[in-house]
Amino acid sequence: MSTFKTLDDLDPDQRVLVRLDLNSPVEDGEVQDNRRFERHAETVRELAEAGHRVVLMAHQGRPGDDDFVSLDQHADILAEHVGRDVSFVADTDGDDAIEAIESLASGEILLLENTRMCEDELPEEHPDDKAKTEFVQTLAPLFDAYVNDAYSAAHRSHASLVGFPLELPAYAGRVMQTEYEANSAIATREFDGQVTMVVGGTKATDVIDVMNNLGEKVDRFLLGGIAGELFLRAAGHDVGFDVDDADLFDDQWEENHETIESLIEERGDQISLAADLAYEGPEGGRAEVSVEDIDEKDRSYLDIGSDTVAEYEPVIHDSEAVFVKGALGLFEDERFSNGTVGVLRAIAETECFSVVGGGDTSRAIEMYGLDEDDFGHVSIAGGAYIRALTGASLVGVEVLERN
Ligand SMILES: Nc1ncnc2c1ncn2[C@@H]1O[C@H](COP(=O)(O)OP(=O)(O)OP(=O)(O)O)[C@@H](O)[C@H]1O
Ligand SMILES: O=C(O)[C@H](O)COP(=O)(O)O
Repeated sequence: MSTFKTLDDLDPDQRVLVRLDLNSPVEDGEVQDNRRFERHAETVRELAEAGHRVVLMAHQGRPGDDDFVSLDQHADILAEHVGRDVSFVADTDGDDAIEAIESLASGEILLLENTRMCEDELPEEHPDDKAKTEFVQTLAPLFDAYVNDAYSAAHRSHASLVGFPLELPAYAGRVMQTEYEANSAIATREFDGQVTMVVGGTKATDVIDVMNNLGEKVDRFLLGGIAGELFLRAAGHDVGFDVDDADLFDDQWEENHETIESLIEERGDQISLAADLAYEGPEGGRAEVSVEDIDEKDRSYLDIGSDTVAEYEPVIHDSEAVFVKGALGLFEDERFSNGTVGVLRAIAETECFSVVGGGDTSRAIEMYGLDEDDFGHVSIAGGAYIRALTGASLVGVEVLERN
């Protein structure tokens, strides 16, 4: 269990500085609404309704990238979810920001500019050094309390995440609390029955690391996606190679093949690999082939096949807990959604404890009309979820606990 303070411990009528994670996809300059807004809105609404003065910080993108943009659109999207006005100031810690903070009334909400536009924010340094930056030293005296709700950014030792909690009484927001508890469950909880982990997606290196760390905690790994193909390659099949323009496999193979080979050797009986795969057939439809019949490295496979889905479903139905990291196929294309959706549907039908993680993978839930309430927890974290699964600590959480 966590040992940080929560909103339940906050004194009334506070000037609160709150760190959210509103980092979102940006398409043609337009910020896309997503689960992060909806989730953080609950924390923000609770604080505003309680009559606190609420000042929000968040980041968007990384300097130099196309999605490194201002947070002005984020303020509007968040306001829709909170059901209250969210004003925005295009400044992080200068005079405009200070004036806007000081003129805030009880129950009002203000969003500051992208924290990564402040030069003190980014270099990853020790929390004690981040606390000494001008950014933190300028803003902290304007507040009574700091709330960190940005679980999904808590693996970053950035000023807005680790500096302020050393200067102000610090509390976990509702998203921080919920994410922390659910995502740490695999490392901290004992389950009576079978624990299953569904492993897929494109970042094979990350998930292979998780498998390597969780072998004792997980009874069955069900594989798909890029990681699944790399395991099939290690088992001697002609899949998991870059063909056409793909660059998903060969580099990750170089980096991971020794770990994959030792995992197959040591934990082969815990690991289920696809028996068949799907690809784009000559007429443009979905075609399937048994893995045993593949004898040429000549095409890209985009989903696990129907026989594999039929093998994976009963494993899920028999599980006490299921953790998902990564999609089993290119589910954004309906032709290749069967694997991911089949497995998610099986989880939704089962009374197990479940966590679905990964920003991309969890999008399949609404895309295919599944009900989020049928899952134990749908995480809004990417890198932080991976770290939590391996039992690694998150610096943003450590600092909250230290406070
Ligand atoms: N065989 C495949 N070929 C191409 N893409 C695939 C394949 N299998 C899965 N994917 C892609 O994997 C993606 C999801 O996994 P990914 O590792 O990118 O992230 P995630 O864990 O969901 O999210 P995050 O980005 O937050 O870590 C999906 O967008 C899906 O299209
Ligand atoms: O979107 C995320 O996963 C977090 O906001 C962290 O973003 P970063 O990887 O750019 O630090």
